[in-house]
Amino acid sequence: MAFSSDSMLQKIFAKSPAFDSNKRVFGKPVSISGGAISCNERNLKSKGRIAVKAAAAADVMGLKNHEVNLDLGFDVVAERELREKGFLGMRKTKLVCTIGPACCSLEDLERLAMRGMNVARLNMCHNTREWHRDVIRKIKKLNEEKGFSVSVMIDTEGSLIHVVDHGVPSSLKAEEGSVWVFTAQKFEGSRPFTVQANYQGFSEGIMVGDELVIDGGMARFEVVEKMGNDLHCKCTDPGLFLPRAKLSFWRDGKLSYHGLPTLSPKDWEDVDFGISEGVDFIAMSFVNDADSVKDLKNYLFAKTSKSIRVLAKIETLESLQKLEEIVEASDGIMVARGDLGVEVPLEQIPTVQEDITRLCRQMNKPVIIASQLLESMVEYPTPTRAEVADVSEAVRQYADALMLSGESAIGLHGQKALSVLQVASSRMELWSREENRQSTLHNCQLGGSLSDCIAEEICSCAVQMANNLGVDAIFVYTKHGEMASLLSRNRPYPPIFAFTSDSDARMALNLQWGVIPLLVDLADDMEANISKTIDLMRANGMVKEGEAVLVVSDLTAAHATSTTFQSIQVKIIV
Ligand SMILES: Nc1ncnc2c1ncn2[C@@H]1O[C@H](COP(=O)(O)OP(=O)(O)OP(=O)(O)O)[C@@H](O)[C@H]1O
Ligand SMILES: CC(=O)C(=O)O
Ligand SMILES: [K+]
Ligand SMILES: [Mg+2]
Repeated sequence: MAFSSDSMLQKIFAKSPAFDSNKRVFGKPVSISGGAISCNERNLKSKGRIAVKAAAAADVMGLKNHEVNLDLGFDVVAERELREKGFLGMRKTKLVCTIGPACCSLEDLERLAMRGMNVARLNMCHNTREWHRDVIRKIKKLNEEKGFSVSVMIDTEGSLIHVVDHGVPSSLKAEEGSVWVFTAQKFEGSRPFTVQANYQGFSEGIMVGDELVIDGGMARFEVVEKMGNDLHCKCTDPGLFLPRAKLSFWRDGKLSYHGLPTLSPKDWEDVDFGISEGVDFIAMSFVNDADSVKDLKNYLFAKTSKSIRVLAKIETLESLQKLEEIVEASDGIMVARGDLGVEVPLEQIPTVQEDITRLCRQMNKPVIIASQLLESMVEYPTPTRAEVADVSEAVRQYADALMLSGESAIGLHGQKALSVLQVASSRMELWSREENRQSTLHNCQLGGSLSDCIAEEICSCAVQMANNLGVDAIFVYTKHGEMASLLSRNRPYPPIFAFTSDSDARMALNLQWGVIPLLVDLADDMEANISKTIDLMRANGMVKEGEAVLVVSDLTAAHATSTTFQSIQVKIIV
């Protein structure tokens, strides 16, 4: 490998009296704060007592095998990963799993958590609220008792027109030239060539001659007759009706909008359910504008003191046209490629995905790439080469998170699919890092686009410093996660350990690229926070002598009366 971080360090610190070329880094700690550089002999004496206390607590809970570390607020999976792979080996891309009948037992959920699931997604389209409640409680139990930190996301059903009944429980073929009745009326038993849609007004405004497209092109029909609210349609392009197949109507090459609200009455009930179960994220399906996102955020703000993050799912043509305002209004985005592919030609999905991913990074919002990542694994134990390439491409684009849908919810190989995401993302992250190091142009120009430009600049500079110095980790002390998020936006080489005392922020940061959130009690005194956490990390063997840590903070210092104390420091562990 042409690059050597040591040689870069030598170049930078060749004149520094603190530099010791025989060691991995330096002999003495260096502190760079507020522009002044000074050698700072911070006393980082071992505090064995704390380590003993943490170990004892884990022991009492019978969690020895999971190496729980209570004082550090570390989750067991991140801790194990750090011990096994070191700082640079820690996976940066976050993993979301849809929970369904194939993975809903306590044991299955624990195995998913152990394999790196950061967020569990519950799709409210399927199953009962009781079923979802049971899953959420199991996840919370695992978090509490086994030291995991898996966030919970509910995904709303949203208003779309889909098939509820086409006479058989599985898929059904429509032959060319066959005529079908589409109705909102429920029918008993078998009525050949009849399809029931979920919404009474599904045919409002539809005219003879319009085109009806099933699942974005799985089959096509022409409306040949309208009788009351029923439509008689002739199949022009044969194909399959899958269960819950989506219906969309087109006229002169343009999509007809049905004008349903983004959140249906049932969705609002699901939102209330999410509030009462204390979920961390609500993913909103079929968002068409920023107002629906703002409405939900305002509702949550009024209804609960918990900060529930709202993710907008981009899965309609309309949402693409108003992308920027939607990203701005939301706390994150999901590229919902499944339904998006119904309204957008499939060949446009890859570029749309890359555009959304780039915009989200620019605007500092986490982005999830979802749907069909490893679809063949629903049935088969290995992915296709094309699927692995798709996953790797999303990682190369620096998406924050990847999501499993049917692969985990109903698939035969959900655990294995998660492992495929985990190894494929680790591999691509390593490759990208090495590529970037050799390229002088790797720092994508993010520009000063955010409202808090001081924090933005501090984080951009901090990441540049961290990369140039080859530090082992970035530590950020953050009130609500903002600085951690800004650091993540710059996609640094080392992992970002985010210390926060806000448990909602901690759970939200689970979705952000490269951030390992830790829940700790933070004091007003920044220096005390830094030394306390570094002492704890060192006492637990997580940082070692000679390792370098870059420290950033957005907390108010004890002595600051009117300004926020924001700083960058470099600490060398002694
Ligand atoms: N809680 C659940 N109970 C039963 N089946 C589920 C559940 N969650 C998901 N599934 C199954 O897994 C499949 C894939 O899940 P996924 O969440 O991608 O749903 P979807 O129906 O494609 O809708 P969406 O567009 O909201 O993602 C679903 O079609 C459904 O069959
Ligand atoms: C995830 C989702 O909703 C979709 O892909 O349509
Ligand atoms: K959904
Ligand atoms: Mg969808």
